[in-house]
Amino acid sequence: MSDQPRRPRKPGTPYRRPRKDPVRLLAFEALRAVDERDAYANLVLPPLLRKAREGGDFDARDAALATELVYGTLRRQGTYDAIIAECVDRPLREVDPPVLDVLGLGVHQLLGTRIPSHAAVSASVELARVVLGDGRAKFVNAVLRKVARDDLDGWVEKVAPPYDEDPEDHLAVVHSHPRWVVSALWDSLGGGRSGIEDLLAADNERPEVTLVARPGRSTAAELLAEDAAVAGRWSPYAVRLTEGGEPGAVEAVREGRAGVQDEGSQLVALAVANAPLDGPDRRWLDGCAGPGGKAALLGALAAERGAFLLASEKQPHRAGLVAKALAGNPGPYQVIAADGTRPAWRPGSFDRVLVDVPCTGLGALRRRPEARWRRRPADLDGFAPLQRGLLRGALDAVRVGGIVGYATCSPHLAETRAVVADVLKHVPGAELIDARPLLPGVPELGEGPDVQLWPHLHGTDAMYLAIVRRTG
Ligand SMILES: C[S@@+](CC[C@H](N)C(=O)[O-])C[C@H]1O[C@@H](n2cnc3c(N)ncnc32)[C@H](O)[C@@H]1O
Repeated sequence: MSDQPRRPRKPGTPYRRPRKDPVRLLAFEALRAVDERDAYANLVLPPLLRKAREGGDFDARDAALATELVYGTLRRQGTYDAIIAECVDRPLREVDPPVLDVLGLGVHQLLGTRIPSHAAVSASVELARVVLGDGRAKFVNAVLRKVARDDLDGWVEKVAPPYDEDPEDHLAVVHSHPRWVVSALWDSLGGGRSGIEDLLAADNERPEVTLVARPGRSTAAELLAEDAAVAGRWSPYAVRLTEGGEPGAVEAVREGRAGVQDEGSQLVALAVANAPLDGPDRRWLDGCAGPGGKAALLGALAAERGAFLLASEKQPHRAGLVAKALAGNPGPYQVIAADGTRPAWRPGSFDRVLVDVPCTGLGALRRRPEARWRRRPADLDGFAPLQRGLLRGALDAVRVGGIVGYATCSPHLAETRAVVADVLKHVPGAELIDARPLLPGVPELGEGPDVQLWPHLHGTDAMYLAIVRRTG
């Protein structure tokens, strides 16, 4: 067998073996999985990072850079695609997806990080040589050299339509959100330009890791002993790890006495637990419990009051996660796999019910960098009957005088107010109560009676909550 390459090289182009850069290779691999397999970055990345670290050629800084490259490239995809489109001579849909991924990673290094331009271009071209081959590496080189001629502000000025001509399109390009999402968020938020700009910018920030100290099992004081830990803003059980932190390294989290939970999610569970009731307060239901964050907090709060929690979830494997989240709960509880639209319990058998329904997740874009590009307006129609069915099921499950909390991690009006108004129109004997006093000290909750949280105002996911009392 010969060592010679099969095709003779042109004189003057000495063969150079592409250099492998484990960080960028891993980032590329993660982006391909997100693109090809519809995988979630927050699920794909951790095992890839673990494997790389176990392999020994990856340290904590490499892991941080790979994470930043993947999340940044996905979040900023809308802006970067508009810039790349200016630098290639054909429509983007005619550029192969793996090439677009290498270009996206390169543009993020050039315009979204402090990596020097020459290093960003040469690292991207090396990556292209490894994963795409020499020919396409030349294309990547040519495109990135054009991109490197300006900074992000300069590019945005060139590629975004002026705000006065088309505000939603302008914001979509500048803040990297699909136009229909900008429009939906703005409809829900209301107000002028500055509010929506702040919200869209907050969606592009990395959220802090927030822990919950499950009452009766841990305390905020215990969690505050962790490095760079500060108290939550609104929930007495919340502790924020301001430098990212490693929740798995926290003993109380490992033992299930504490968990990772956005503060908005904690506030929803607390409001449901504290809503005023007439009569007994003994039986609580979480009708959409998987994976169990709110159920674990509700279970601990129920235990303090001597109440029983039934945590129900349709998907058996997710019911398993709920059982794990509730393991060790100090009070009585049961976890079942059941469909909340065809209840496995007698009507009127609960005093408090939470239904945190499946939704588009448009309120959690900070955590799911790819979600905004994957969601379609048609998804709303897909969720609508289920959301209504689950709220009807919850109203059926609660006794007269009891309360139901309807929650979503989307602020889209079609998933929030429209569902509640529609269901209440057809269910006699149910009234909305003011949820705002149930979130004491939390400002800017809107005109009520329901509550909408926002990342830019509250530092939480954009959770929605309506509280309904059964009156007859
Ligand atoms: C938004 S998640 C709930 C999150 C959960 N409350 C928490 O804090 O961890 C919605 C859950 O509802 C479940 N679900 C979907 N359809 C359902 C149904 N018909 N009955 C009960 N649960 C359902 C989904 O599998 C999903 O786990």
